[in-house]
Amino acid sequence: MNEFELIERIFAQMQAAPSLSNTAEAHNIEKGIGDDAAVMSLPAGAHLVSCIDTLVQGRHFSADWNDVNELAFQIGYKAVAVNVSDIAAMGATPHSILLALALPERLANEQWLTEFAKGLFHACQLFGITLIGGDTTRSDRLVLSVSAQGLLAANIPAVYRSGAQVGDKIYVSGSLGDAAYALQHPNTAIGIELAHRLHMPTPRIALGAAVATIGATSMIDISDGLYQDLGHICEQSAVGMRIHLEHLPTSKALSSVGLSERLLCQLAGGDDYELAFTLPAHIEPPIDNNSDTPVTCIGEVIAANKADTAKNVRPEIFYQGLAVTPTHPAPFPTWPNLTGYQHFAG
Ligand SMILES: Nc1ncnc2c1ncn2[C@@H]1O[C@H](COP(=O)(O)OP(=O)(O)O)[C@@H](O)[C@H]1O
Ligand SMILES: Cc1ncc(C[n+]2csc(CCOP(=O)(O)OP(=O)(O)O)c2C)c(N)n1
Ligand SMILES: [Mg+2]
Repeated sequence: MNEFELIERIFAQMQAAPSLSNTAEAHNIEKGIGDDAAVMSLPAGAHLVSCIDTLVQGRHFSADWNDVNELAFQIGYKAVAVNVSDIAAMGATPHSILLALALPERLANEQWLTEFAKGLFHACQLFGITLIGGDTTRSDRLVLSVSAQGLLAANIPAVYRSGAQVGDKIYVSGSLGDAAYALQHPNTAIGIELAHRLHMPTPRIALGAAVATIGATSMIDISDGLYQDLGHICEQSAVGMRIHLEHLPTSKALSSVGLSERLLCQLAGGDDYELAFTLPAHIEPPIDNNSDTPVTCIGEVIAANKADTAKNVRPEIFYQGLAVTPTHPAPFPTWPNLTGYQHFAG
């Protein structure tokens, strides 16, 4: 059996699980895997929301072959989760994915592919989506591109990065900085405790849909770091922001890390896959005490500083009521680089 037959067999087996085939049926997928392209019918008036993200060995996960072997399940899961997070950040409900797999020969074996497929289909099941097709090529390193489709009901507007208004309050879901800390300290007790936040992020699907329904003015998912990603909302909405560092939501595990290092992970670490959104001050955020998705107000939208050009607007940050600036960097010992993750930096 060659690699392609192996992949086909493993994927077909997993796809046949009753819960996944039920989802495919519920999603009106007329043709999934097996033809030149997939075909689905959409509910009347629904909006189709599409995105794509690529994970590259050595950039989005460890280059080390031992790690890639050990993390097969998590890599499959995360490739789906990061795309679902983008769909959630529009306020849409995820529907289906396509997978382009550039596969090194050494991973084209039953054991690795089975674990990888288990992670991928686990995510599909958890997020209620169907794999409707893909493409497989041979490659020197593992590269995964997943494109996702989501749906928005006819009467629900998608939430863009461009709608934040002066006076809105800024919220984030969950806690920040956990994944970055786990990446930087993989062998410490705290890093090990937080490893699941790096390898298996939780896209906030229900929250994204809920805030779209109640009138969020802007939203983004935090992949590159809070500071950079809120900067995208500032740029596209032509506003400024004030962020209060003492309000950044912090997990119990991360709260024992020194303040300066913790805040750096939270502002500029990335890999959080939490949602950041803005709501007019009179709209209460969906805080559900029974849910495991806390929502925290971290600041407010202000007028853009006239001196900033549209491309360099970044949030202003405050600590205990005082502006944190290069000349008064407290609580940082010196003014830190808050840029966040950039593929072509340096
Ligand atoms: N190679 C590309 N071709 C076309 N559009 C792109 C490309 N790379 C990024 N984009 C678009 O630029 C925008 C920002 O992309 P990105 O920073 O990757 O967003 P995100 O963090 O949500 O994945 C998105 O609308 C994305 O579709
Ligand atoms: C081995 C390794 N190095 C670095 C990182 C950190 N990291 C890599 S990409 C990235 C940002 C998110 O990826 P990107 O491709 O920018 O996603 P997008 O913003 O397009 O959703 C981060 C924080 C990591 N997760 N693993
Ligand atoms: Mg992207």
